[in-house]
Amino acid sequence: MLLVASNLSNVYANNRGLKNASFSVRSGRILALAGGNGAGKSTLLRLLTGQEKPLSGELIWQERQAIRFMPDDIDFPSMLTATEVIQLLASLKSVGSNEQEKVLKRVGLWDVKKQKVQQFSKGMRQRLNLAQSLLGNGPLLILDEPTNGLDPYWIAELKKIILQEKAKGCTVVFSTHLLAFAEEIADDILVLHDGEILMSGDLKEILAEENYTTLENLWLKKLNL
Ligand SMILES: Nc1ncnc2c1ncn2[C@@H]1O[C@H](COP(=O)(O)OP(=O)(O)OP(=O)(O)O)[C@@H](O)[C@H]1O
Repeated sequence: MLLVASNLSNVYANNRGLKNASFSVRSGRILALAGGNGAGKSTLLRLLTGQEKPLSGELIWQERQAIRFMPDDIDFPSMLTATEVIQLLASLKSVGSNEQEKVLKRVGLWDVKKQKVQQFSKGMRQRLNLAQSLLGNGPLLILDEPTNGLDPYWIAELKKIILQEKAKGCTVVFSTHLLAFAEEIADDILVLHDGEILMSGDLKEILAEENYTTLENLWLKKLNL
């Protein structure tokens, strides 16, 4: 077990956010944080990454680990090239030039590395965001909506990258609206709705217990849709 959250809440003035969430993150596994708009996914990720402190409840880390993080959006300085962005962020993480080249290749931006970010499409900026999160050796990789803006080819590549990180022994936590994507690669799921946990645990076990073959159908049933 990497961490255990107990009755974790972060409720904003509008009474929205995350309410009484108890769950665990298991080491070396892929956890998909799923749910619709406003379900509380980013709020939960801000608590995990320490960007916000919980209003109540506890987050107990069994082993404190360095986190690599892909936020849902980064406003990269538009006058910098992809290489310059990666160099800048790599220097903060003391990552050498070999690895900088490797991450740019992994996300398919090596050939356009000298282009300024302002000339990048949304998908290219998202891949640069993914590249910066892959720098370094932090054993916990957290990705907020990593499929946003990616075409089907890059969604398939993202899947491979997440599985490669797991194969290296990393724990991966990612948020998504795409239940089919979550289902394809996640070992564990945490499904949120209106700030509360709808389902959590081992994905295969949950589907078997509920006698459902797809997460989407189970989600629709739980919401009475
Ligand atoms: N800083 C804030 N101030 C007030 N309300 C907030 C704040 N951050 C989030 N919320 C509210 O908390 C709820 C959960 O938001 P959150 O961004 O965590 O959801 P999400 O599941 O990531 O949604 P989406 O898929 O749309 O990105 C929403 O109703 C949102 O309006």
